[in-house]
Amino acid sequence: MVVMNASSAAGTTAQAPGEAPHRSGFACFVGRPNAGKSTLTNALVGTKVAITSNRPQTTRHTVRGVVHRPDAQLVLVDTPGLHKPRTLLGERLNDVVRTTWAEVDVIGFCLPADQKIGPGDRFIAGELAELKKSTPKVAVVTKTDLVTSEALAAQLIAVDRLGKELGIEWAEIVPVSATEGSQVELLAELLVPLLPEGPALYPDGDLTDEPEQVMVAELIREAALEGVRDELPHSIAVVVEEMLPREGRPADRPLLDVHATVFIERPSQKGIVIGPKGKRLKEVGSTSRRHIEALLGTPVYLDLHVKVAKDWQRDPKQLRRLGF
Ligand SMILES: Nc1nc2c(ncn2[C@@H]2O[C@H](COP(=O)(O)OP(=O)(O)OP(=O)(O)O)[C@@H](O)[C@H]2O)c(=O)[nH]1
Repeated sequence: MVVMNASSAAGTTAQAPGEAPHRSGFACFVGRPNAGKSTLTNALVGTKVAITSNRPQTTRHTVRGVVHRPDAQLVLVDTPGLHKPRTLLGERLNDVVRTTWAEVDVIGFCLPADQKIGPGDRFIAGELAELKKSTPKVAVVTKTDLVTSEALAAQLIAVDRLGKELGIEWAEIVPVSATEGSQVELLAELLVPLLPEGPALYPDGDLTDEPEQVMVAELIREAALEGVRDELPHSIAVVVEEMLPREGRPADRPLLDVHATVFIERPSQKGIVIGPKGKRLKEVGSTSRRHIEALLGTPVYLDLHVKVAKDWQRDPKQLRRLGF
């Protein structure tokens, strides 16, 4: 089915929401660099997305965001970019990408509306063609706000033709503008029926990646305890308050802002954690930042504060807040 100009799919679902089976599954967006994958992911998940990566136990793939709907849950996962392999490492990376593609429930192939289909797109499309037929492939023509409707129509036809040429049967061809929010909702609605039936995989409203925040907190706690374990055995707890991608960064230079608080039990412990002229805290910051960057694979700005939470170990309310 080719969707060319539906401004909204509201009312087009055959079943009433109450009757439709709940669906859940994984999707990944592929496409050459700058095709608009990240922007589209954020638009689908909504503005509340706090962190854009995770490694939950259920999957080895990095979760970019979770789309919660009454009828479905769509988990958007990330893959490293696929490219023409020039080295053995490149080949290995491409193997990883193919494995991911084989494991997700639906693949969205992003092609910018404002650029002619080029060798990079063809290379990826060629790989998609090799993939098992049962994985639905949706062609997403992105950045539609940048072109005239004539140019968009031409691009939709070109994408349709590309599929025919390579033997890919597009489950849908959907034009969207992630920055304008145009047809993003429609895309979600078209992706849902392509998912298998199943219950929600993540708790409702879970847009952030709790396991990852816990891991980050643990890395900070480790660094904070380094060398002072004897002085502060169990008196330190770390809470990651917020992890947010810094806005307005160029796509190739992302930065993740991590705000965390180191809780201690008594004011007298502050000096130990902070050190003379803040030297220790600085070290704790730079050591844990390096570890967090290695864990998340993205540059990080770490904002670290020290607070006294009096007798937190004996206070159930504080303990809950501190994640115990
Ligand atoms: N006008 C317009 N620009 C867009 C849209 N979607 C993305 N862009 C811009 O296109 C550029 C690339 O977008 P990204 O979402 O970072 O693309 P990507 O495919 O994730 O890129 P890589 O991470 O390099 O693979 C950014 O400057 C975006 O702001 C859109 O719908 N309209």
